[in-house]
Amino acid sequence: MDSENPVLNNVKECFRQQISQIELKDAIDIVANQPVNKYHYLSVSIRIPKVDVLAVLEQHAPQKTFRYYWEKPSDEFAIAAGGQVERIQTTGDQRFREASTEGKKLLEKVHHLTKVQHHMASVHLLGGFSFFDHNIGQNWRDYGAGSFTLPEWLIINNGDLSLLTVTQKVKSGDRASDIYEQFVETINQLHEICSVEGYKIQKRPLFNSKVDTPGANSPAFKNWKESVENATELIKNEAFKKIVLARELKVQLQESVSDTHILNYLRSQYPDCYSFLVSQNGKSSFIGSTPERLASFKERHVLTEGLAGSISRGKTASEDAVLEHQLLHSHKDLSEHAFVLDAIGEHLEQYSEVYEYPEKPGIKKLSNVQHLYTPVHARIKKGVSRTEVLSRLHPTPAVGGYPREEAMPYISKLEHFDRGWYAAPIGWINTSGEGEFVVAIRSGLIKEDEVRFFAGCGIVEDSDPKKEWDETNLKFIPMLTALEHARR
Ligand SMILES: C=C(O[C@@H]1C=C(C(=O)O)C=C[C@H]1O)C(=O)O
Repeated sequence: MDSENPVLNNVKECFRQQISQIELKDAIDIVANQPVNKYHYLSVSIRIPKVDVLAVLEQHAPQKTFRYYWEKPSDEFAIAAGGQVERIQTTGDQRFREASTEGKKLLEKVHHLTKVQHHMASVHLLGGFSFFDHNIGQNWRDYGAGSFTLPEWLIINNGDLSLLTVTQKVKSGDRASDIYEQFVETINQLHEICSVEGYKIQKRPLFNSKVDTPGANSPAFKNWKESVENATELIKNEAFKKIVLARELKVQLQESVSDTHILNYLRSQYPDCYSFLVSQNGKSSFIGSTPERLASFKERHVLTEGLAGSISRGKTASEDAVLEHQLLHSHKDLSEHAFVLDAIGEHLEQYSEVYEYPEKPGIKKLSNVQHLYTPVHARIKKGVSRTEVLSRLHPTPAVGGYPREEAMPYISKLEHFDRGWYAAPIGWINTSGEGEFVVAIRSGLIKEDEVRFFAGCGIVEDSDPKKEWDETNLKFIPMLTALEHARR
């Protein structure tokens, strides 16, 4: 059998065909007999038959461990992963740099074995950062301020290709036969959760569950109005030019809800968005479906974007076109958007050999809302790391403020909740020099029978508290509808 073009029947066979017992044992020997500080982990990538990674994650039994999901249906790209082999955690104002250093050190200790010649057949670290440099609030304690996990297993769908990577820790002195058996056991478990014939179908709870967004007579609106008025006052007094203020909407449930059920709805309704899940240890899951890319990396090419300025979608084609026209000519929205592009330029251009973006913003349409949108392409200079780019870009004034240093301290003063990982960079990097990070908006934190959703909007000098309130309510809709759908 040609191992580069195997017949893909099932995971067990794929493993047998692509990695021989001798090769695996040799690789184990290499890792187990390395001097201290050399390899500590053995990772194997194989091609497998096409699977739905969200279904695999749903079938993944040990829920009390790391779980990760990432999918952008319009790109035909998806990742699911589970189990924790190793985790890097950083905090403080050097957290990006430390994550980079620690991440590199960790990846250098992985010995990778594969016959698949594809850039995604590589070792991946999955995780992200919190919005602020420190993240110690009770709800977000498990997430930390910077956290990247080397998972036990990871499945990637890239177009028609499905790849499985399994990684294991190897200590010097470990017996090759024991390590080998562990690999076989993991492959057997993955074989089970990738075999549709044996799938257990968990019903969605029957529950009348409509949750309305709070109206303008709620106590929450009073607080919001005060915060927005304080912010516009500060802007008039030239403390800063723009600030993004957000709200938390807490929903108490009568029963627990499945994160994968919510995500199944989100990915089908928002195929141009990135649907994601990060669960550090099964106690809670951070999920969402975000339209906003912070940065995607391919060698030295970086794609980022300005996404700020919002209006609702029309119910008819004509109404939609009129709203689009209004947004494209709204002085307030264009200025909110310009702050984002200015800031991206200030932080990225000096590190780039090529830096380009269209002169005027276009429109990104989602099913409930449309935004001003400008894609930015840069080729970064040699030696500038991916995490350095992220640390410069985050937070853009689409979720932070402008100028950043002036506006940032006011966010926690004016908001009434803990942002945690909301509006923060989450994503993945791999050993092929690729990676992608999104801004974790249109998101929520699920904890047993309690859900917190987050939504924010840019405040400039002439912002009206009621209009901004309505805009945040509009941004809650995707998550609220998905929750409703998951419990019907
Ligand atoms: C902050 C959010 O969205 C951001 C703010 C926008 C705006 O103010 O117009 C638009 C898109 C996002 O960059 C959110 O959805 O929570």
